[in-house]
Amino acid sequence: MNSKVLFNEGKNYIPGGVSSPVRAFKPYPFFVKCGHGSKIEDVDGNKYIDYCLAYGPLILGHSNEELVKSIYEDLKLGTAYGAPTEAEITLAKKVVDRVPYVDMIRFVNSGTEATMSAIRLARGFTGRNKILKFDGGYHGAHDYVLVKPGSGGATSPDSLGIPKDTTKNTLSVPFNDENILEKVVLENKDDLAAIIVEPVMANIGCVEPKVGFLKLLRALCDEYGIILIFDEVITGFRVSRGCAGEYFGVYPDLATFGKIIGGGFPMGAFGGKKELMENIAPAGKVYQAGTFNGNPISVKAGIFTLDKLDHIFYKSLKDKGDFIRNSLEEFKDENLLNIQVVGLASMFQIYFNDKPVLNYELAKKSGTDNFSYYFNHLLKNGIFIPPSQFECCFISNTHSQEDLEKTVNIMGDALNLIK
Ligand SMILES: Cc1ncc(COP(=O)(O)O)c(C=O)c1O
Ligand SMILES: NCC(=O)CCC(=O)O
Repeated sequence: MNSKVLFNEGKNYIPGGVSSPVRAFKPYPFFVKCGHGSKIEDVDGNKYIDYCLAYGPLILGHSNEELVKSIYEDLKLGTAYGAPTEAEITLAKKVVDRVPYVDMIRFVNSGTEATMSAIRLARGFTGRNKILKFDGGYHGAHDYVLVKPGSGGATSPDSLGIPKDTTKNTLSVPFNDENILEKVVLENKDDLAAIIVEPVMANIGCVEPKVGFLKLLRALCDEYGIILIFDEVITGFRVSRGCAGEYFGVYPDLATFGKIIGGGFPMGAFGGKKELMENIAPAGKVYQAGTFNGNPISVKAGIFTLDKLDHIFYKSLKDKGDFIRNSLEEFKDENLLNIQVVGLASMFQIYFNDKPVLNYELAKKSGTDNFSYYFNHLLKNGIFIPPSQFECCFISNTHSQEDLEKTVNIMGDALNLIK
């Protein structure tokens, strides 16, 4: 069956025909047959160079041969036990070793569970109720954080089914705006348990913090006894070996992880200072549990993946990111285009905007019609990026120079047609 037929069939059994709203695009999404290295192939026989990479986890590309072989051996030993394994300790140690602000870690199943649990821990530890997030920050699909969310929430905000009582304790302010931030923190300091932030706002495209912004967060949290949570579900093991806190030189109290830490299998995690983490059950009184927590297959894939990520790996990935960003910048200058090329390390995006994009409001003012045209032109020519302006593109170590050159040429064609 081809993608069109599958989509029409799927819609009868699966709401919208997809298992997550971000996967739907018009007229219908392609259905995947397989992925190898930098390429993903659909059931219609098309092959795409993939910059979605499952929304970030696949830093080693699709179906890394060595990983698949070793997981195949692991599968023979069982897929879940409901009892601890040595591999969990091995992975925990690897994270603690790499990430300077993580002393202890709990493995869960998704980024959503990670942020939900980290917020509970911050509330349990401080005895306070409120949390502060940033407009366009996406921290998963649970009730507390679906307030002005980015990602799919940017196009369908205000989900039904969330009681106002649940979100009355969630404050949201613009990213990169020191004045509003300080004002809101001051007004709420006595009941503010946590500030949760994506150190790079990767669910509104890709917006970096202004110099000093994360430091200000750290200082405010220190002054008023607020827990600083970096949501590193995207930036964790993506921007550097020691994650975004190391990259920017600002350490949070807690960090949440997902995507790369599971090596392409479902996993999330949260970790941080020992004095905080020791409050997690059964060591402490903040409850957190899960049938598949620390799943042996995800944990083994995580270990395999982290073992590949040394400084040379990140340097090579950054070079690939620089190639794409620099080529697009040159193209922009030569053709006098009104676009913004953004990103860092192996993350990139463009905005159809003549002004720098510092926050969600400005991201929303970018030309989303142009973005749709750009996405479709790329897709028609064998390049797959996430189908929304409010997502980020990712590069793996399997993206070859040939892939990158082909990509920037096709991107250039699309931009010229839009001009
Ligand atoms: C920054 C961030 N936090 C949390 C999540 C939620 O992770 P998951 O989709 O694994 O629940 C995402 C997912 O995209 C994310 O980008
Ligand atoms: N940046 C948003 C996501 O990665 C979400 C993926 C999904 O729900 O499929």
